[in-house]
Amino acid sequence: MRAIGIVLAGGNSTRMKALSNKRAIAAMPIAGGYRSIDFVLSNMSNSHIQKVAVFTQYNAKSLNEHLNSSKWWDFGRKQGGLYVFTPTITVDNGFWYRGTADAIAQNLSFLKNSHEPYVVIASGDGVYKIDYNKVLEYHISKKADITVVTKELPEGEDASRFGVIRTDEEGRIKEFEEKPIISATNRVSIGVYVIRRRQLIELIEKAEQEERHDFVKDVLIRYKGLKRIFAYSMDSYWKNIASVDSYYDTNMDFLKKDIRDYFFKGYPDIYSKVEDLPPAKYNVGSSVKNSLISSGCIINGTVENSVLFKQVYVGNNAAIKNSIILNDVYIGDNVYIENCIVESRDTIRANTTYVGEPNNIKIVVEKNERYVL
Ligand SMILES: Nc1ncnc2c1ncn2[C@@H]1O[C@H](COP(=O)(O)OP(=O)(O)O[C@H]2O[C@H](CO)[C@@H](O)[C@H](O)[C@H]2O)[C@@H](O)[C@H]1O
Repeated sequence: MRAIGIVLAGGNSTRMKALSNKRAIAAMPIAGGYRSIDFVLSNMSNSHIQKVAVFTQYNAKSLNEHLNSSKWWDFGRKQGGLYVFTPTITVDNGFWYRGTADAIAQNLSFLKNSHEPYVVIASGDGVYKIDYNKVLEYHISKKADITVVTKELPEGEDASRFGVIRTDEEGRIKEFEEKPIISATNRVSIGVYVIRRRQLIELIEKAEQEERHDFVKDVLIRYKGLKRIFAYSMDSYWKNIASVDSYYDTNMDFLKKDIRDYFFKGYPDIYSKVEDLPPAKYNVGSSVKNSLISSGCIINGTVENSVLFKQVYVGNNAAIKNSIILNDVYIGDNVYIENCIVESRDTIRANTTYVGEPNNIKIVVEKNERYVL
């Protein structure tokens, strides 16, 4: 094996609003049956990276549960495997992960005890497919110290949420501005980095000595002129889901045939934890158009341009349009829902209406009234 993987999945984002109250961003449900972290883990596995560490922290319960077995993504068993590292307070350390570099620093033994020459660092909140070996080959051919995977955002998309990059003709990064107020270019870092394992250990130890804790600011940007930092360009689908709008848009993208085919028909596959659930059931009088309906759903009313996660019940004469309904939601009779994201396990009482705007998606959080003791 040439590389090990590190998945950063411990951050929180205020841009997720109420959705991050229940779970880590990397555990956000995507496209009916997946969680965001499934994409990076599948990419690692499909790139034959057999040993992967996931750093979790904020709201990690459901994420850690999802990661309870490495078999779903087929990581190596005897050699390799999936390691989940959540911060623990020890005699030597009394801190949570104070940033991405600190998360690596607190788990430096994982790097030191490995033998693979390279490390691929990625985040748990990206939806994309990539062969990390291609990045690694580029990294080696450029004799780079660090390679950053980048993407040209389509016209009109806001680059200022990301690290914005400018390179020279050779591909070497000349400017890296983290979340600038006004972005100079539309080329952004997708938060995936390749680096030699020994070099990473060295840079992280140095950052830690200087009490610097952020990989982007304190390693990438700080060493921009001193080290050979290159940009690898990807031009296939990539979305970061860490805001309500982009989370909504990403799920809605899966209603498009080309995107669905790209992820679910084209090699390589995306894997997830499998649950045993009955098939969806469409009762007499129900109507479903252009929607993803997951296992265990029961539909009586109307569903249009929507994504329903597992075990959603839709009552008689209820209508759901342009919305995302997370798992285990009960929607009573005569309910109307449009341009909303309904939080998991909600009970939506009969005869109620929830309407957001196309540019202002409403997050619906209601009590679960079904399992009251
Ligand atoms: N203390 C901590 N412990 C463990 N994990 C933590 C952590 N703090 C954050 N993370 C995780 O690390 C990843 C990066 O999060 P950051 O908050 O550092 O940057 P952000 O995602 O905004 O931008 C980054 O990703 C975008 C692409 O999405 C780039 O454009 C940009 O340059 C880059 O900084 C996320 O997956 C997050 O969950």
